[in-house]
Order: sequence, then structure tokens, then C-alpha cells
Amino acid sequence: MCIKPKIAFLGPKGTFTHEVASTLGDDLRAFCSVDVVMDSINNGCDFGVVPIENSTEGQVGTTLDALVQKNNVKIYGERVIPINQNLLSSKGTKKENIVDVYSHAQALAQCQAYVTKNNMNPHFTLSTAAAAKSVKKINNSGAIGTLKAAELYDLEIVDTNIQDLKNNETRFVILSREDHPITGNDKTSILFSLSDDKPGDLNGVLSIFAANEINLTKIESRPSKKGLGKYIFFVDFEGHRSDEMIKYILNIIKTKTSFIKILGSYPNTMI
Ligand SMILES: O=C(O)C(=O)Cc1ccccc1
Repeated sequence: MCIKPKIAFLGPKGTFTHEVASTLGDDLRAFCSVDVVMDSINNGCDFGVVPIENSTEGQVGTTLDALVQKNNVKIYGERVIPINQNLLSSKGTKKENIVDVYSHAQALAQCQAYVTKNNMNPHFTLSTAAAAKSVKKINNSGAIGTLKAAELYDLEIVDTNIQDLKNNETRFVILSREDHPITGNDKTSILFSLSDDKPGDLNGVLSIFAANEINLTKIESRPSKKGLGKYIFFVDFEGHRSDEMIKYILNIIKTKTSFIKILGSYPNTMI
């Protein structure tokens, strides 16, 4: 007997995350926030899918913050998909009558020029599909989201491809209890913080990658939430944590940081 993996995603049905999750299996479970998707992994689900960064708007802060907080979740994989945003509304609503527009913060940011040009008031929701689900009950309102959401929640597609940049992509991570075994074309994600504020501290960590010819694929920082000027750094680099060279590098980095978390190694889909 084959047991299907249970896949959690940022829902409800009709989000971009749902689109990614449905390529991984068909036992899908919707959760209303990134936090609860992560919690579900130690609570009945095998995998969880969440957005992590967008080519127009950058990091998804809620996901990075949750990766700092949650233990027992590892990055098992990544997927990148093109993102086309659409304006949805209840049947019969005309674009010029839409006053309030609802969506995920990232989607609103990706359509900033469009929202401003059309004099719409932006409102944040936890996902694009949460917005789509709610606009039916709100007069003169629209939601920014997927075409699938229009179908699921019986909405009119008022406008398509409304994102400011046509080339708009989001990277999602697939989370699990364990990361992925080595494949030979892998990437590793870590986060760390530095103890003091001394010249060259960050460079001390980054130069270890340079000296060992390890290519970095991403570097980000987030506030540590312990005061201004205190950061957590997120670094992705090529290689798998079970590789001898990467083990060696990670051991040196441990001596140069006050806190380090290896988020996981997984196949690199971006080259
Ligand atoms: O809200 C959604 O549909 C999500 O999956 C999060 C998101 C929002 C905007 C772009 C990509 C992903």
C-alpha cells in the first residue's frame, strides 16, 4: 500500500502557493498563514509549501521570520513560478466602480502602479485567495489574485496581467521534517547572527565562501527584533551540507557567529 504524502500550503484554495503544491501531490491541506503551514509539518503533514521571495518585491518577511522561530522544519526543495496578477470582483462589477482592493501584501506591492493609477485603496489579507473569497460580500471591492481563484469563488475577471513588471517570478520553498539527500546539484540555506558589532565581522563569514570558491546564490538580512542595528543574515550557497567541503566551511562559520541554523540542503532548480 502506498501512503500519499500530505502537503500543507498557504491557502485557501486558489493561491499561487496552491498552484505550486498541486504539482507535488494531490493530498493537499490549506492553512491560513505561513506560521500554521510550518506548524502542520510536526502535526500530521509531510510537506509544507510557502513563498519565500519575489523577483519584484524581494523577501517574504513572514516566511523568513517563521524560519528563524520554528525548529524541526527543514527546506526540502524549491520551486520558481511566473506570477501573473489579475483583478477579480463579484459578477457584473466594472473596474471604474472598484474603490477598495484586497490582497496579500506582496501581490499589492507587485501591482502598486496599477492600484495607484486606478485610485484604489489597498487592503492586506493573509493570501490572494483569502481576498478573493471575501470580496463577493463587499460592495465596490476587488481582489488581486489567480484566475483559479476567480473560478473557485465565482468571480468576474475584471483585468488580467496587472503586475507592474511583466517578468514577475516567485520562489517557493518546500518544507519537511528532513531536508533532501545529496544530488550533486544542490543548494544549502543557512541563517546566522553575529555577536559583536566589529568591523569585518560579516566579511569574516563571507570571505570563507570566497576563499573556498563556494558561490553564494542569495544574501538577505532581517531585523533580529532585538533593537535597531541588530540583524539576522540569510545566506544560500551552492553545495550540500553532507559534502566534506561544505561541512568544513560550516564548522568554521560556527566559530565566527553567535547563532547559526542550517535550514537545509536541497536540489538547486535555478541553474
Ligand atoms: O497569496 C498567495 O496567493 C500566495 O501564494 C502568496 C503569494 C502572493 C503573491 C505572489 C506570490 C505568492
